[in-house]
Amino acid sequence: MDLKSTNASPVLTDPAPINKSRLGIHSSLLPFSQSGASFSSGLLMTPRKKPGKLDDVRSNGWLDAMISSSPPSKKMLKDFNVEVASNDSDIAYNSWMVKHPSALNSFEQIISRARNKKVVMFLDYDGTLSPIVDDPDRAFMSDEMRSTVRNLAKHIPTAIISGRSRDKVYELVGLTELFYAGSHGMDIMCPVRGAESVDPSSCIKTTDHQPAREFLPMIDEVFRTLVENTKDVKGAKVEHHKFCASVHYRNVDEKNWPTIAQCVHDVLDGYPRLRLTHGRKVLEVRPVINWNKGKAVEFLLDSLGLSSSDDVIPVYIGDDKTDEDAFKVLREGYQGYGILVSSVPKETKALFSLKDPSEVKQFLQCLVRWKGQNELLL
Ligand SMILES: O=P(O)(O)OC[C@H]1O[C@H](O[C@H]2O[C@H](CO)[C@@H](O)[C@H](O)[C@H]2O)[C@H](O)[C@@H](O)[C@@H]1O
Repeated sequence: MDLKSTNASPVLTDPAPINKSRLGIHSSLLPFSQSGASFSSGLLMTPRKKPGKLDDVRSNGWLDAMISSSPPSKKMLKDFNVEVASNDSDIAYNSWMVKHPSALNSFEQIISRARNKKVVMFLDYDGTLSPIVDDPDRAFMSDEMRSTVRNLAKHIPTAIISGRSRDKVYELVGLTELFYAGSHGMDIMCPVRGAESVDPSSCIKTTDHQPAREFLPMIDEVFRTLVENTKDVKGAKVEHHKFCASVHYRNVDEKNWPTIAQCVHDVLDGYPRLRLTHGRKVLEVRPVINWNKGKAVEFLLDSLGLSSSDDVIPVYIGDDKTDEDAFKVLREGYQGYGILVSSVPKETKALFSLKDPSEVKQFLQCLVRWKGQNELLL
C-alpha cells in the first residue's frame, strides 16, 4: 500500500488541512512569551536579503514557536539584546501562580475532594519525572523519584504517558507496576476491559492499543529522510519513537534553527498525512489522526473501568504543550486535576502548577503518605 498517497484510513478523522495550518502554531498559545520583551520576534525580524526558501518557516510561525518552546537560555537573551529584569519575571510568575496555584500548597484542597474517591495518576516523563537535559539519551530519573513512583503505584493506579516510544520510556522508568503509553499516547499497554485487576504487574490480560499502526512504514521512511537531511546541521538529533519522530534542536546553534525548521518543513511537504507539533526544543512529526495524550487518558480510564464513575479523580502531571490535550480532557470531562510543571508563566489548561521535577516528587510523596494514612484508617 502506498502510504504516501492513500487517504482511506479508518483512523483519519482529522482531515489534513492545508499546509500552513498543518505546520503552524496558534500564536495565542506561544508557551514562553516574555512579557515586555520583543524576544520572540528577534529572529523573525532579522533583515532578509532576498526572498528565499526560509520564508515558509518564517511565515507559518514555526520559528516563533521554536524560540518560545522552552525557557530561553541566558546566551540567547544576550544574543537578542533582551533584558528581562529578574524582578519583572518574578512579578509575572507570581501573578501567573494566582491563576495556577502550587499543587503542593493546595494539597489539602486537592485531597479534600479525593477522599472516598479513586484517584488515578497520569505522569508525563521528560521534564516531569526527569529534569530536562541536553542529551535526550541521558534523561534519567533519580532513584528517589523511581521509588516514589513505585510507592505511589502501590496505592494508586498510575500510568506514564510520554512522547517517547513505549519501549524507551519503559527502559528509562523500569517499573512493572505502571501502565505505559508511548508515542504521545499512540501506543498503549492497558488491561483488557473487564480484567479482574488494575495492577499492571499482576494483570495477565493486557492488550496493546495502537491507533496509528498503519503509519509505521511511513514513520520509518520519514525518520530515515530526516536523519539524512539534517546530518550536516551540527547538534541536530532525530529520534524514532515508533509512531512519531522527533527532531531536536536544543544543541543546534540558534542561527541554524531556520535551516532545521526548513528541512523538516520540506520533508513534511511530501506527507500530507503527517503533521508537526512543537515540544521543548523539539519538532515532532506525527500522523494526522484524532489521537493525543488526552485521548490516551480517556482510553486508559475506560480500560480500567473508571471512565463513567463520579467517584474517580484523575490527576495528570506534565510540562509540555502535548500535555495540554490531557489537561483539557480532565478539566472538561472528569473534574480532574491537571498540574503543569513550569518555572515560568505559560498559557495552560492545567488548574495547578509545580515548579520542577523535584516538586513533582514532593507532591507524589505527599500523596503516598496521605493514601497510606487513609488505608490505615479503613
Ligand atoms: O512526553 P514526554 O515524555 O515529555 O516526551 C517529550 C519529548 O521528551 C524528550 O525531549 C525533551 O527532553 C530531552 C531530555 O531532557 C531534552 O533534551 C529535549 O530538548 C526535550 O524536548 C524526548 O527526547 C522527545 O523525543 C520527546 O518527544
